[in-house]
Amino acid sequence: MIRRSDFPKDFIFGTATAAYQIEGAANEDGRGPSIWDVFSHTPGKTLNGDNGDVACDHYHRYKEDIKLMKEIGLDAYRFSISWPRVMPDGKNINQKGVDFYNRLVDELLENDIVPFITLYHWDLPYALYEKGGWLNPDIALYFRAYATFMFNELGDRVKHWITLNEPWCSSFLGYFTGEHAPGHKDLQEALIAAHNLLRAHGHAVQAFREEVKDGKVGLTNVVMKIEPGDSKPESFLVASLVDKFVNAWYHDPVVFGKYPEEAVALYLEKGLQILDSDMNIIATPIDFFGVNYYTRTLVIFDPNNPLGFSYVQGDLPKTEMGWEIYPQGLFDMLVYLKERYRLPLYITENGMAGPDKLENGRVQDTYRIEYLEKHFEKALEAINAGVDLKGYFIWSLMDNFEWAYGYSKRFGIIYVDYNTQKRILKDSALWLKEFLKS
Ligand SMILES: OC[C@@H]1[C@@H](O)[C@H](O)[C@@H](O)c2[nH]c(CCc3ccccc3)c[n+]21
Repeated sequence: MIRRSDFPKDFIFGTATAAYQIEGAANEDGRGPSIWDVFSHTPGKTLNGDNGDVACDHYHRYKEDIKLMKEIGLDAYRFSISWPRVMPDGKNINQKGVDFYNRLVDELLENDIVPFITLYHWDLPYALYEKGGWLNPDIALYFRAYATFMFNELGDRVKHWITLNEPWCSSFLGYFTGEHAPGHKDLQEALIAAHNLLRAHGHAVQAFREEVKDGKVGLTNVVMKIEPGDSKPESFLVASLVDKFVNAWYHDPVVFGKYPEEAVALYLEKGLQILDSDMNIIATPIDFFGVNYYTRTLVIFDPNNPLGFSYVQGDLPKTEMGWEIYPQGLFDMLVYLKERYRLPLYITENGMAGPDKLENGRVQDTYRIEYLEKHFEKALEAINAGVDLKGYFIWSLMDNFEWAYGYSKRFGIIYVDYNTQKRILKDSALWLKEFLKS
């Protein structure tokens, strides 16, 4: 049985959330609309028309939530700042919004919990979207100004920062499949957005080096273990190609200053030019990569699909998201990232959506305890294999707004009764509390 003491002394365990998924208070104290406010209020975009207007009401209940983190014994907490809460139009300051994050950080520090801040977790100010959003090259400068302001405001107390959460999701889901805000379905736009997201990241890192001398800054990507879904040689080729488009695309430029050649070919085919000056900014050195790992993805060669491949379902046990439970993929990807990029790593998200039922005041999510144990074991295996893994943030602290799935998917180790906003520690939280003492 794995114990906390098996991990390095300074290894940190935490939980992760994101502003639009938990805060609520969407129209309070001067907060402006984000693309997710507009998207979730657009009929048909989210399950049951669910939106983040109230969510977990964390904006008002943050002290209680921090007390629960303390009770569980967490070392750290990863959260995101709502850009439109601090800059309603993407540019001008809303002091009440800024004050909330000052209070939040101070409360965390008073409870000996280390804050990790994600600057952008998908909630772009709608006013900037109206100026082109991630399709407008100027977005990188707006983001730089926002980042600079937040570094100045909180950088005296917050020393661990993440520029973007999963640029792959923002570009591919937001601009190609349209499943996420702003719901566009255009490959060329997705390519432009991807590039501007990485440019924005690079500008923020440059600003960070000027504003927070003693801090660490990184980029969080979704990391998927891509495997062939059948034994055809073509499927192995396709798996390697998809791996480049999902994983290498958002890691290579940041470390090597160049895209995988398959991606460059696609940019050129779409008549998009990549400037060397852009790549130099994108490759501004970072201190770590954040790894969001959940599952593997199986692909097979499919000549009928314009992209040449299609996804197939694996036969391993799955979570409520339909994602296979595959802890080995975590080990494989941590070793892959270490060998290719030689940077320290944090697992900034790992967790599962479960069929959580509140019965007699209890949620017996034994499946989530097993999930976490197996993934903790693989993280420890990676450390013992030489990976410089520095921490592990469970997704998520509490049940919250799961984007297009609304409130139907529960990822929390704390159950949220949305009718009463009552928080109930699930068995997994009670298990984690004991684990953290072991
Ligand atoms: O879905 C659970 C969480 C979200 O609630 C977080 O906001 C987001 O950072 C996040 N990313 C992923 C993995 C990315 C992914 C997206 C689509 C399909 C498969 C994996 C899972 N999650």
